[in-house]
Amino acid sequence: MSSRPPAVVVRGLRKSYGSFEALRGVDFEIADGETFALLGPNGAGKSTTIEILEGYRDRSGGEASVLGVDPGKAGTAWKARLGIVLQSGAEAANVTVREQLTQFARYYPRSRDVEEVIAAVGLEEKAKVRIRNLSGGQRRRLDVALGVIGRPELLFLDEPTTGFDPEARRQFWELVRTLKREGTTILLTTHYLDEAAQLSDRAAVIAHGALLDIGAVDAIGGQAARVPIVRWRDATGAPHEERTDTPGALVARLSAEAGGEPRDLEVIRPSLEDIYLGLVREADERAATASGAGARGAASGEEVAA
Ligand SMILES: Nc1ncnc2c1ncn2[C@@H]1O[C@H](COP(=O)(O)OP(=O)(O)OP(=O)(O)O)[C@@H](O)[C@H]1O
Repeated sequence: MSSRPPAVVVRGLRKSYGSFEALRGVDFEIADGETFALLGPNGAGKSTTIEILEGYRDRSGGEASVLGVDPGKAGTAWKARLGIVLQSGAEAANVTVREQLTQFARYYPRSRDVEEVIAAVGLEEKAKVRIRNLSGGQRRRLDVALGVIGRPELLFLDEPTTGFDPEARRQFWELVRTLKREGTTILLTTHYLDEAAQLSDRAAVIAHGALLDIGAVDAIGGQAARVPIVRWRDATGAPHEERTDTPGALVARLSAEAGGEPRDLEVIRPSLEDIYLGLVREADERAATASGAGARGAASGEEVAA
């Protein structure tokens, strides 16, 4: 990470679609050279956030700065410094993979070598194939190739590996690591929590248009959420579960009591996915309670805050 100013600064970001508040005041920063994951369930507000930062969508309130520029007022020179892989890819064109990439490469002053990019996304055998004849996963790889061809300073990856087979996903992770080594700042959204854990330095979890947590990927959810879980069955077959910071000591005690290996013993360290699911579940419960209170308030004729 460098001492250069943050690549992205978002303060109190708001977006309303009519009376629906998709973003309710979101704050985060992405350091220069950092890989940052924006995580959240369907409809949380991830794409809305990304599209505001890309300059594709107006915000309703708050501040945003991307590479030092307000995305709502930025021009084409700024846009050339970004790489964008949208959630829905480009239209299936009648040109070949190589032709499309060659054409896009011309738009950028410092574009990457077309053959190098084709190889990096594993499309060597499809370079001469027309885009409309690619499979869904191959087309997604082309979207990624188009996003990186201009050697962007900041790369937006909105669910980049949807439709990838497991091997393609690993290959994509390597590409991201290479871009990161070269100093590219990356904003990633993904529903694959292992992908976020593998690639990102920091992550934010968003639900119902608000940030639930933000921090290093190995600190999200707080220390308590990371305490290991020990599961086993006793002599009668009854299941037990205990959370402990010292699972080794517990297992030693259980082994001594059982006079051997405890039955069905498991020691589980909560994954980013487990922690994420816990955070989102709590947020859903809070939202349900709030809307229940709202409905009760409305029924009794009380004024209810939006
Ligand atoms: N143009 C629009 N008009 C009205 N509502 C919209 C519009 N675009 C998005 N929304 C709503 O805003 C909310 C946030 O949508 P957004 O696409 O940002 O979610 P997301 O976190 O990217 O979800 P996903 O994981 O499904 O891609 C959703 O409830 C969605 O229905």
